Amino acid sequence: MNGVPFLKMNGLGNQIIVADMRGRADRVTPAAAIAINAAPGTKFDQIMAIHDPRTPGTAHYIEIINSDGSLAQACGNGMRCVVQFLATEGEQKSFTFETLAGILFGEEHGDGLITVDMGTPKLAWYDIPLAEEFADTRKIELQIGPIDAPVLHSPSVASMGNPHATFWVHDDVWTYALDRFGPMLENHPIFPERANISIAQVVTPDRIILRTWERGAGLTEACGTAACAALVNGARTRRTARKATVTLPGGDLTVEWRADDHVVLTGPAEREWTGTLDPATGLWTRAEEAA
Ligand SMILES: N[C@@H](CCC[C@H](N)C(=O)O)C(=O)O
Repeated sequence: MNGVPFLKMNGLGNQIIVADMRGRADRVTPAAAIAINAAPGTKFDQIMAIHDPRTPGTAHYIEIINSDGSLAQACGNGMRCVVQFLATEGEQKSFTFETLAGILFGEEHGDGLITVDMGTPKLAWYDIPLAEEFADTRKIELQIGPIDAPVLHSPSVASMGNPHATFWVHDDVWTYALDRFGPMLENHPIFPERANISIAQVVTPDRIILRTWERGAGLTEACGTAACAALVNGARTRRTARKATVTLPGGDLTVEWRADDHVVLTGPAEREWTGTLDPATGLWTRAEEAA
């Protein structure tokens, strides 16, 4: 096997595999991603494949692969894991990356927390994208459940490089069957590129409780870009301030929509175990098993 070293990590329980593809011309194939996820012991939400840079001025190109093999443009928790992975290699603690969403910056602080500048949100219907025109994406016509008593309705939608819908609720987010509604909404025809689906409860203007069904990965313990989209959607609908703590099943993130329009995400990243994988087939070995 022409093995790629990887580190299993998590960002607040969002299960991440960081694969070191530097110096290689090949990629982690969709089939490999599906096989890795199906194997006992390696269930994950995203693979963050670190490649050599494609654009001058950036240090790394990061390819983000969901557990269903699809590509994602952005991944907030995964980017924190990548920053942590690289920061342990030497003295450098801040990095410039390229992803399908554009150029991003990440930095590890002395306290172990990591901040990632996730770029600017896109709010026009065609940028999210939606299948039909909506002049105002703060509240679009979309509902699930009985027509006269919808369970979830009128989400705010935004792109953080990847598409997000934020459904606002007043009661406990755990009372909603997101495992049932998530797949239907992810694949709703209004979202031509599918979407990440979140349920958000604003507790105070500086605290949101959030659960997310991720496009291409399903229910997750945390989704960083969903937290960013919820804060942006909260601020522009006057539900929240421009900075808030977002509480996810896996823990808290701090999100700020700065005056320069950039959305900045801060939180932890945790290392678990290492191994080697074949990027073509997904066959993998844990380091201690190989030794
Ligand atoms: N876990 C991520 C989001 C990953 C990408 C998403 N599933 C998509 O397809 O857009 C995060 O922390 O942002």
